[in-house]
Amino acid sequence: MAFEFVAASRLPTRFGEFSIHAFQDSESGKEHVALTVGLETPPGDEPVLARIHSECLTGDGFGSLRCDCGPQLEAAMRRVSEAGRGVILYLRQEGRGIGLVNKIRAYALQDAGADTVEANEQLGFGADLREYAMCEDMLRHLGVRRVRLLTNNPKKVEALQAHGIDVAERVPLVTGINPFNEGYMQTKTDKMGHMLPTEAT
Ligand SMILES: Nc1nc2c(ncn2[C@@H]2O[C@H](COP(=O)(O)OP(=O)(O)OP(=O)(O)O)[C@@H](O)[C@H]2O)c(=O)[nH]1
Ligand SMILES: [Zn+2]
Repeated sequence: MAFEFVAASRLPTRFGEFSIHAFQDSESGKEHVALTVGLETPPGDEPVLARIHSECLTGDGFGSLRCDCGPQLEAAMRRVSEAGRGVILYLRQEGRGIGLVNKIRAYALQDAGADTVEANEQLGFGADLREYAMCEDMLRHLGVRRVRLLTNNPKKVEALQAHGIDVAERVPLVTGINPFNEGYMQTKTDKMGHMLPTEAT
């Protein structure tokens, strides 16, 4: 798979003015987008503030409190806008790669007592099916070689580095913890290696 740049436009948002860049894999038709600020001048070896965000329709679009995705996306957009330079790759790998319908199936199992990892396993999936190869194509097109990565997930740092992206720094992105997602956040710490504070803030 090779993700190719297709088109870019201005994207004024309530967090500031971004550019949106659309990418597509010609074989599968799969689509991803990048939001950028201040990358008209190539950054060279300067580390660029970056967020690799996986699609979460329920959290990003509907304001779901079952996860922390919506507040993380908003915080990332605000921070990139304030920094005056940065990139957000919005990857269309919903539900850690199992897709929207299967994520709702997993939510139903969680409503019946399973945690996020157990629910995926009961459906016959691994805990996390995401991959990050497309980040290499997308960041290369944008002229970004080094990043300061907004994430709490050390596996994401390792995955990016394995794809040739130099992660100069991991920048924590802890926000959106609420009474409905305490279990979800705890499972990320206990079973998925995420670096999150033990006390909700
Ligand atoms: N399968 C499944 N996916 C979920 C569930 N809740 C959220 N997701 C998906 O998880 C993805 C976000 O992953 P997270 O593990 O929250 O965070 P991360 O991207 O690994 O790490 P950060 O960079 O720290 O945010 C999105 O694609 C969501 O749609 C769930 O209960 N089951
Ligand atoms: Zn979410």
